[in-house]
Amino acid sequence: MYIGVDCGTQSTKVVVVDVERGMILAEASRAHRLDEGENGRREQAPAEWLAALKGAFLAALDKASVSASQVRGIGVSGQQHGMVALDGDGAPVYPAKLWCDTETSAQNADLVARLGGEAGCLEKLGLVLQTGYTASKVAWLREQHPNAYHRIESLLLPHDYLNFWLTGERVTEAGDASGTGYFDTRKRCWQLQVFEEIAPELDPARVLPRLLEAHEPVGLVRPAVARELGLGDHVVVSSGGGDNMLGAIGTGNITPGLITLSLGTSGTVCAYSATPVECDSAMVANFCSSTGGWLPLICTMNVTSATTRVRELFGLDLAAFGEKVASAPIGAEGVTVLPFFNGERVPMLPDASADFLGLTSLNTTQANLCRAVVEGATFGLRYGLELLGDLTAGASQIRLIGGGANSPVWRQMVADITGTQVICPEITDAAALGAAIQAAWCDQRADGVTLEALCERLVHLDAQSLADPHPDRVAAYQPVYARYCAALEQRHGGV
Ligand SMILES: Nc1ncnc2c1ncn2[C@@H]1O[C@H](COP(=O)(O)OP(=O)(O)O)[C@@H](O)[C@H]1O
Ligand SMILES: O=C(CO)[C@@H](O)[C@H](O)COP(=O)(O)O
Repeated sequence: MYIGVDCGTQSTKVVVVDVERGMILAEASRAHRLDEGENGRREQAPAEWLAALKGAFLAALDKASVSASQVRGIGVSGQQHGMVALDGDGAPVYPAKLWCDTETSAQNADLVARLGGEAGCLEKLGLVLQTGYTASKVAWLREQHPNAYHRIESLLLPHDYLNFWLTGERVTEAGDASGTGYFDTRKRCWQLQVFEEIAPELDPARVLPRLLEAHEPVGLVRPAVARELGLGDHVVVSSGGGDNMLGAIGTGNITPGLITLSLGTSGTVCAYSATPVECDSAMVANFCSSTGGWLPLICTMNVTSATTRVRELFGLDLAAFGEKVASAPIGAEGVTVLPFFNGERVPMLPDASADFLGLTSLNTTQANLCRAVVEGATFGLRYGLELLGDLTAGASQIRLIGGGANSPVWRQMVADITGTQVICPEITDAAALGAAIQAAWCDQRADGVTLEALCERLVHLDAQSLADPHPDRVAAYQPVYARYCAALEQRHGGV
């Protein structure tokens, strides 16, 4: 048995996977709180991730009727970019600042300028720094909370922190490290000159975690944790990775030709590449994969976070919200939503707020507003898909994951707006599955077991979820998408 853990923004999920029989036995999740404040602050207490991991782990094993002593390995996926700054005792010096925190947009703009603009960033890092990446969070802490900053002994990411709790090791791997903003994504190593620019007082040899290859183990679960979780004394922990990297594994996106699209708190679109990617657009994140390759990606910050805001405003549950969306026509009778409640990364508008446009006395209905926010979030992903350009040109299918993929109306909307066939894996939390697959790969690689074979055995697609683009609807969305782009141009100028 192998366990996959995914620490997302809203919850930590755990899956139990029987690799021999090629079966996902059970899933469970536990929520964590998001601390939202003025100026785009989005923080979380790492202790909540640990509590959620433990609760979801025990619940998933219970559901699967599996004893913890049968577990051979654990893989951990985590929300990318979060700054987990620890002191010498391994305690956070400040709450984790998350990927969706936009409080550090001024520090990000300053860093981009100091590195020589977009061209300088590309030359030094292989990508352009964006608000949300770890780099500007460290610069912000240095400026705003110097006492906490000077106590830093380790700078980890959320998945690194969970691995540290499991094993006592402070390590990371290229996929998640790509999103720090002080990592060279082409050479797959720390970019020490950039790190010095961000944190001149911190010794990189001391505070930056050791880099592992994707297939390497972090170590064994340490005895105190093994006792607490009821595990045996030889449970291996794999390198893990960012949730998008492990979502790619969990959708079988480990060779070129597929697109993984996630409708989670964030929206992401990514495609595997066997070579480092140099993309024209600064908004494309030329990340590494957690399989030894690369995973160019675009990320929008307002997907289910935006749809949930409108759903809750109207007091609707998920089913009623889905019915409202389905009951309104394509284009929501002229209502356009730019859903940038929390600022945005793609398009690059970290300080933006949301707009509801085109409202009249006739079209201002719950159904139109519900539909328009889902359309707006999906148009943002189409905008990102266009930025990926040739990187996704040969892809024939979108593997749709994340909580929003549970909605049939949204699945069809993604197919019609992108003009591409959509299918979901049987498990919408593909990142947790990807983490379990990586754990099995790490444990069984010496016996000749390949990642490809494991994906073939464990990535099951749900035929019921298949959505083909319909030519009439594809055509109907064209003017509505053009209206969205015009609204973007009108409100924010040449983004
Ligand atoms: N049927 C559905 N329709 C729309 N949104 C959904 C549906 N099911 C779940 N969600 C939303 O998915 C989100 C959780 O997705 P998830 O991928 O687990 O997020 P994260 O990994 O960011 O924590 C929640 O906002 C939830 O409301
Ligand atoms: O910042 C990014 C990708 O660059 C986000 O995709 C985070 O990794 C958070 O993911 P979810 O919580 O939405 O799964």
